[in-house]
Amino acid sequence: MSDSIRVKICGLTSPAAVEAAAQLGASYLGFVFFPRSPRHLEIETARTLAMAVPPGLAKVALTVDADDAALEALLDRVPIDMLQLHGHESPDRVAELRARFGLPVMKAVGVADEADLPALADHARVADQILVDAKPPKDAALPGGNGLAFDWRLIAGRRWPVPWMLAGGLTPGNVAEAIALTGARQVDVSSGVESAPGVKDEALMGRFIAAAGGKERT
Ligand SMILES: O=C(O)c1ccccc1N[C@@H]1O[C@H](COP(=O)(O)O)[C@@H](O)[C@H]1O
Repeated sequence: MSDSIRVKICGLTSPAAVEAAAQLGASYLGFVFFPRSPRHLEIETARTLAMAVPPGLAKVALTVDADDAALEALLDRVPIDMLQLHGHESPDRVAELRARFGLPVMKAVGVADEADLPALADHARVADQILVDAKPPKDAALPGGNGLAFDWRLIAGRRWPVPWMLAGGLTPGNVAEAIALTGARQVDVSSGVESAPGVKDEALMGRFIAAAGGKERT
């Protein structure tokens, strides 16, 4: 991994947003497949967006407790490089999906307090990457993408045996502090770079990537 921070922009819904995120220097582009989300994509829309992603950038499919049939239908049509599992998938399920679909898997784990930390280690034994996200409140409409941060001090100095990404309530205004505190080398953002739910804002994406110290692409 190079010295620069790798940025994932998640929840892209339009060709313009995909193009902007790629040009601004994102390393991972995320597509959401979760009908309750304002960022949800139908498979054919996702196919069109994914086909427009320049080579070398990772196209990530975010799913929530998806069954094999749904994943097969998605992966048959959309050229995806990595699965992001954002539901209650167990370590066994993560291992099963890696074997079945032959794609790297990033497992999201919600953190609210110390008691949530062992799950990170459990998933780091089987996943290719872990995504350290804020745990959604019980009444949240979505299991992620709520723009909520957790107390980053909980993971300051902690390391896992696989690459990991920090997520949850990151914005152009707080991402530098989050990186400094946690030592993250990869960050993921969705609502913090939107002008409205599901609508990415090019200026905010640019400010986020610059503030994170992400790679500049020419
Ligand atoms: O973005 C969504 O709509 C979403 C839906 C279901 C699960 C996860 C979702 N987003 C992911 O949540 C984190 C944090 O997002 P935010 O920056 O706080 O808005 C991120 O990994 C998104 O990819």
